[in-house]
Amino acid sequence: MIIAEGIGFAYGRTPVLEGAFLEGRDGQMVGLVGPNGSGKTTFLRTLYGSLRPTAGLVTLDGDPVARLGPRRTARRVAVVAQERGGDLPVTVREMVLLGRLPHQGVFDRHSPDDHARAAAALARVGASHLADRRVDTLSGGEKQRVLIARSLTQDVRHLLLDEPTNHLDVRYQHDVLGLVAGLEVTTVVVLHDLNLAARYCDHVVLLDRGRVVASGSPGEVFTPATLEPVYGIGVTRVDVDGRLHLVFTPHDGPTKA
Ligand SMILES: Nc1ncnc2c1ncn2[C@@H]1O[C@H](COP(=O)(O)OP(=O)(O)OP(=O)(O)O)[C@@H](O)[C@H]1O
Repeated sequence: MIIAEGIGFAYGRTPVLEGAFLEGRDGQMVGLVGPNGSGKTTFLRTLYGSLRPTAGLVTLDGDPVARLGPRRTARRVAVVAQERGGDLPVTVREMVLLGRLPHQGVFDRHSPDDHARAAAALARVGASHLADRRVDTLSGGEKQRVLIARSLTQDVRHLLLDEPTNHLDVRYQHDVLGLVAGLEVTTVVVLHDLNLAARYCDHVVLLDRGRVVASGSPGEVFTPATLEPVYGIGVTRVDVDGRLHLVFTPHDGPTKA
């Protein structure tokens, strides 16, 4: 369970988060959505102690993150941050094995169990064939899958993902989020694509200029009345095979069709 209450943060003197909150119950997938610059990545980083909030409290299963320290946090939370860690001159297998580090002693070598977990994680994201490739030669989508495999290898109860569908083609966007939704972990995921959030998230938190302006099920939050003032675009809800879909229509500007 992840609980964040009253989170404030400022870069220098510029406040970026004010009173932000979320609650990820066991096994839930919480979507963090909002326009560019609304504070999603900043909020996510406070959840795993990469940024220390200026106000408020984040707890993981009841323990304040600020007191856990990096190693104990890494035993509880796996993070797939944006555009990070994908350019090391190591093989995919080595990169995925890094997920085992928080569970090893300083001088430990990878055990057969570590290797088995890494191989299973690669298979799970459809990337077994990449195991011997160097990470810095992969495409954006391949890298993203490898980073997700690494987080699976970390064997944790909480998963934090910053735009994990970036670089993924339409099928893999669904494959990856479907996979994550099926894991028995508590997930907080930053997503730009509100239709993906509607499909896979149990709960969504909408940020606008550093404040939570709505929090609830996708059906509750994703209404024209809530979204239109935040994004400045027309929103229509449609039902496709019994599922909520959103169609966006710019208020003005040129169109091709
Ligand atoms: N290291 C930093 N120093 C100063 N300002 C920053 C820094 N990182 C982010 N900001 C600013 O903080 C605000 C929130 O940024 P953040 O990256 O959290 O938003 P976001 O919602 O994740 O944006 P996006 O959807 O564009 O990725 C933005 O105005 C951004 O310019």
